[in-house]
Amino acid sequence: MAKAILVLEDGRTFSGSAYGAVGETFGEAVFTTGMTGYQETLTDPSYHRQVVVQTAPMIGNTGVNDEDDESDKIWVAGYVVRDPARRPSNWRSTGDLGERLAAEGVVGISGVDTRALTRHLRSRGAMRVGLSSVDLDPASVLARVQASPQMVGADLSAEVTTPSRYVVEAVGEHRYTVAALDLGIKRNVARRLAERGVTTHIFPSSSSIDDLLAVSPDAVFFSPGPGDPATADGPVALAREVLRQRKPLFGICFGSQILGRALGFGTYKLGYGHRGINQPVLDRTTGKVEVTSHNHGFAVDAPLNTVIDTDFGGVEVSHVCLNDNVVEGLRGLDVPAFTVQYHPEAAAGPHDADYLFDRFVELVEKKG
Ligand SMILES: NC(=O)CC[C@H](N)C(=O)O
Repeated sequence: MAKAILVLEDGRTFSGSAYGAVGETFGEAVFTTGMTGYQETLTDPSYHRQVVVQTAPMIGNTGVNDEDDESDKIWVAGYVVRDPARRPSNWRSTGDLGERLAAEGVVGISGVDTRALTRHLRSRGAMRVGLSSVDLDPASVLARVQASPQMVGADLSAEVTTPSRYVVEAVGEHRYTVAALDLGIKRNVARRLAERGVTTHIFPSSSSIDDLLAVSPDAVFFSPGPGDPATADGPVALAREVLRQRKPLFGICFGSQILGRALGFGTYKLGYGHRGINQPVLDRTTGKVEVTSHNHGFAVDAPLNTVIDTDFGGVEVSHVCLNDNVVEGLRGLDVPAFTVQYHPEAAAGPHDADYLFDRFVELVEKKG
């Protein structure tokens, strides 16, 4: 197997073997702690421009299948694993993960001490990285890592959004219409809505309020997605317009950060982010703790224990991560809007937070 190296922007270097495509790639090094769900992770557009390190040591055991993609391609910029499966086995498996990575041109590295790498990222923070199986000289790869773009300031919505509007029909009886702004949406969002009788119109990220209103939506949704929310001025202006119209609004992850900005809050970069499928979150409305799926490197900066006065009335922090007190959800008290920073659609991950789609539909019901 061809040799490969991984070079972090602070110069730390790991060696391993080429996994997936042979070549060279750059991105932000981030780690995810999910022990299952690698196919959903790889195809989640929010990982665009990120080199994902899997902390679970064995990856690829269940192969890849035709059902678990969250979009129509692999989005990660690169992939880092310890011990790839030599022979996948699962009743749904239609292929081998390493072969799929190669077929899609995704450069990876295996045989890496992912535990040491994760500890390094945890103490130093997410940083740029290069993977190469064509240039094994760390100093020359490092020069290109240091010249590669940062995640702070990255405006990536246009690179992942749908080129034109499409529709996911309600399953069974149609009850409501939702206009969803695609900033890097995952398939499971529209599926979760469809099973509640919602028809979702998915719009390009540059859409205007008039584009959205043209389908007479009962509510609006802002999707997850890659990049720095501080750059998303267009979607933030659109969210303010939606709030002004008093349309019910739900945002997930990037969508939560955009609504946060629309309400007047700032966003900031976390040290190493939250990525995995077992993060404990407190729903402060019910006092219940849920185990949730996360994938975010930025967060909203809002005070936790008070009703905050905004341009759109009172707002409170509805959800908090119990690991580090990061804001995980916002709720408007005077406008029909709420958000979560994590992933109630799961895929991958537990379904504890599925109730949030019911809350969204109830909000639409109340307005109707
Ligand atoms: N999954 C997402 O929507 C991620 C949002 C944003 N890009 C972040 O890293 O925080």
